[in-house]
Amino acid sequence: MNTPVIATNALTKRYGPHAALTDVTLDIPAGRIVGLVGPNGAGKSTLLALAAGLIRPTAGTIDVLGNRPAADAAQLARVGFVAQDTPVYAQLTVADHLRLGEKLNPRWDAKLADERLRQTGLDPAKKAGRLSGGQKAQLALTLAAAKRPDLMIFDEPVAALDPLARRSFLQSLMEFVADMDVSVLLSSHLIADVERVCDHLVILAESRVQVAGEIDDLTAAHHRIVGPRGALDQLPPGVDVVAADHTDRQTTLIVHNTAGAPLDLPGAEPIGLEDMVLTYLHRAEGLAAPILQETAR
Ligand SMILES: Nc1ncnc2c1ncn2[C@@H]1O[C@H](COP(=O)(O)OP(=O)(O)OP(=O)(O)O)[C@@H](O)[C@H]1O
Repeated sequence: MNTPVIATNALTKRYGPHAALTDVTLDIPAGRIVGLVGPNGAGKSTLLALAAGLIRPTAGTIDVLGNRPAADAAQLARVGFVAQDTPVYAQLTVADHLRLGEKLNPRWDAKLADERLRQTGLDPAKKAGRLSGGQKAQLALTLAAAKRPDLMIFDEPVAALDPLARRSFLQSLMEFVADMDVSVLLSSHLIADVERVCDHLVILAESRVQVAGEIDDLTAAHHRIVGPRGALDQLPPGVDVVAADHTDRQTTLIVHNTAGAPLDLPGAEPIGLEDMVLTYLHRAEGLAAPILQETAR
């Protein structure tokens, strides 16, 4: 099955005159853990809420697992959504949450839910309002997974967690994905986490997608090139300049090689994921990326 897990075409969402998402055209393949990164206000939550069917586009289209989001009960059952701050019902116990999940979800996997509770050490009798941030996140992950969805969507699942809780949450997530035939879309500000768990990346800034693709392909295709001023004016076809810095004598470029063939230019060196993400985020804000200046001056 090659149906993309999410396909958007010129997707736009406005709040009054304010564009939260502009002209987003994306195909996200199934079976991946997809990281959505971008600064505050970039439009990440808006994209996730559109995918979950919580809000409707102003223009353009979005298909999730081949259908319009939240089109019917069957579509709702195929998508698990955990909003920012992992909302749970404070007055209900952990066990109440699982009972509720079982009543509301036709594909509920009670065995998986019970097993997860044992693994995470969550006390079934404890009220959710008394759980720590990490425990709430684990409960939310358990509820989303026991739905047995085809796609799990998480809006900044680890933002409030300490490093240990974050690691344990992400470890659980990776185990789920390995065990279940599920795709995951998560937003995060933490590029190191994205690098550890994700295999596909979407960079969003200023309401637009800056770049998207498999992380291995993206990191293999982005380079930093330093050369004498003027020597880099003509680049091979398919090599796009993402950012540039010039001194009197020297030019430094960050390039995206979309040509397919390996980049064969003297002075070209690969850049890591974090530098690549920061370069796009700086570019979107009209700023020079720090990596340009490391040896340029
Ligand atoms: N209900 C709303 N009404 C008006 N403006 C909104 C609404 N929701 C979001 N916005 C605006 O849309 C833009 C995108 O917001 P969004 O929450 O999608 O960003 P984000 O990338 O998730 O940010 P963060 O990382 O801070 O969570 C922001 O400028 C925000 O102020």
